[in-house]
Amino acid sequence: MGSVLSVDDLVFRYRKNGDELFDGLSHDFSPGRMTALTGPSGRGKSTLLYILGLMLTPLSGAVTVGGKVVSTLPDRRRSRFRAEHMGFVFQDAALDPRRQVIDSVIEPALYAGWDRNSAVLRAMELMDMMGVSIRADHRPGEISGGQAQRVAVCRALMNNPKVILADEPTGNLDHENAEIVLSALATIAEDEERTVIIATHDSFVIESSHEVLEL
Ligand SMILES: Nc1ncnc2c1ncn2[C@@H]1O[C@H](COP(=O)(O)OP(=O)(O)OP(=O)(O)O)[C@@H](O)[C@H]1O
Repeated sequence: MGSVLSVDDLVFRYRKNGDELFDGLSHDFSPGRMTALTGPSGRGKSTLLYILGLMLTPLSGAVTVGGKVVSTLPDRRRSRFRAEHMGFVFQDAALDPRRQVIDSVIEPALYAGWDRNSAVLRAMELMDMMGVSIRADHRPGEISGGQAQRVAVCRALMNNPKVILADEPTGNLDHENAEIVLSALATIAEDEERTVIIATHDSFVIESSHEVLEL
């Protein structure tokens, strides 16, 4: 991958006779840029993230990568594509409460076949960058919400995804933690040519992004 992620003439609805969303939206999301998805509640910001993340299939139109349609790939290939190329951050860090946070961070790499030592090295590098490495052996109940969200970002970045999709990642964060999370995402977009897409109502995210798509 390494190419532009696009939606082309997109229409979606959750159920037959339900309201249609997006009205034929077309948009290109380029590597190297962080894009804020904004707009009134219910317009479909989260839904668009799930469509881009190949977890929901458009009613019509397509998701393409480098001009190739990926939204109609068979289930298994879609799942593999997602695991190899995409990272997700949600509003709630949703870390496993029973395990040390480092174990949650390395999990996606272990699934992808890394050995544990390489995965731990990579995880510690990311956790250093996010200022949470000294919390690596704590459990989620022993760290703050802001630290948990920073850990969740590390987990999303573990497999070097080309595309990072974040749903209100700063929704539960104070300004200081929001700044840490956003500046890490913006730096990854710029320095590593990743595509970062954030669904948000937060004006700070909107100001920090390279581009804003209003739904
Ligand atoms: N699983 C679902 N089944 C049916 N309808 C849904 C489902 N999820 C969302 N919707 C509806 O689809 C529309 C878009 O929802 P979505 O959550 O994508 O909007 P949003 O712009 O992210 O909203 P918010 O800013 O409130 O998070 C809304 O009308 C919502 O009620």
